[in-house]
Amino acid sequence: MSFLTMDKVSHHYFSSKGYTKALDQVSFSVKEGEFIALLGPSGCGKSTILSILAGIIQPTGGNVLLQEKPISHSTLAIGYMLQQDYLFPWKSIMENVLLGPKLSHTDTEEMKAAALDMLEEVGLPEVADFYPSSLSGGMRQRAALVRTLINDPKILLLDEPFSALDYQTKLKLEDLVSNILKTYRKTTILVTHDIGEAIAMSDRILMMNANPRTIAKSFEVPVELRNEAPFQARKHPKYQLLFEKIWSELDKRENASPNAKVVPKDNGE
Ligand SMILES: Nc1ncnc2c1ncn2[C@@H]1O[C@H](COP(=O)(O)OP(=O)(O)OP(=O)(O)O)[C@@H](O)[C@H]1O
Repeated sequence: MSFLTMDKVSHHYFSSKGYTKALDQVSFSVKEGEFIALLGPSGCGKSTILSILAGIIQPTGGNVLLQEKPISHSTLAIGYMLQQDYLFPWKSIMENVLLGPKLSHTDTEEMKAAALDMLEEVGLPEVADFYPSSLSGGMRQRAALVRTLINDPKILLLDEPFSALDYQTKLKLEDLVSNILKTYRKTTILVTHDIGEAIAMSDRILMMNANPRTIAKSFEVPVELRNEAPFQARKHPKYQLLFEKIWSELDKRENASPNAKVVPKDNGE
């Protein structure tokens, strides 16, 4: 059974000048525990999909279903990680991590012990009392991951979470995050511009079109790659084959995708 479904989801952004068609009848399903990567030309609507799944914006058309029922953001825990870590600079790492539990009045001693364990798991055993400014970018992003996972989200949304990091840190974090997500079996949707990252981390890749702004193709990642950690997967011959296939599809779309236009109010559409 499908866990999460987008069924003909469309979205228009409205402004005083008119509207922008950001998504056009996007449909796809995700299985529980599956890791999906969303690739596509700039401006094709990837982040809009995550904002809809996170409940930040309501789609102007179509439905989002969780286990075949309309999704309820008031009862569903969704984790959202972005390029920036958004740690509060005036709070210690532990206070940042325990923010969610504090808001839900579950910041117990057990929760604190679980947070310490998780910090250790991501290689940050001694930073609980540090402030974010004393941590490197990669360490901060690992702390942000713990802050997200401590709330036990049913769905994890990752919007280019490694793109601001240097290449070596990014590769190390891909391995770490992939390992942790396999342990916790989180249903995950990753938005990325990095084809290699998409192949090395996910089970399936959805490629979007910019015109119309919808899902154009789906690529299964071979099981041999999925069984490896991302760094090792990148060395597999099947990685290169899939990379080239996706590259040529993406290249066609990049070349054929003008930016979304604002449709003036009196257009009559
Ligand atoms: N708040 C907004 N108001 C008006 N238009 C918007 C808004 N947010 C996004 N758009 C437009 O909607 C379209 C889809 O944007 P979105 O950010 O979802 O694309 P994306 O694929 O994530 O882009 P990128 O890869 O460059 O991050 C774009 O044309 C963008 O300009």
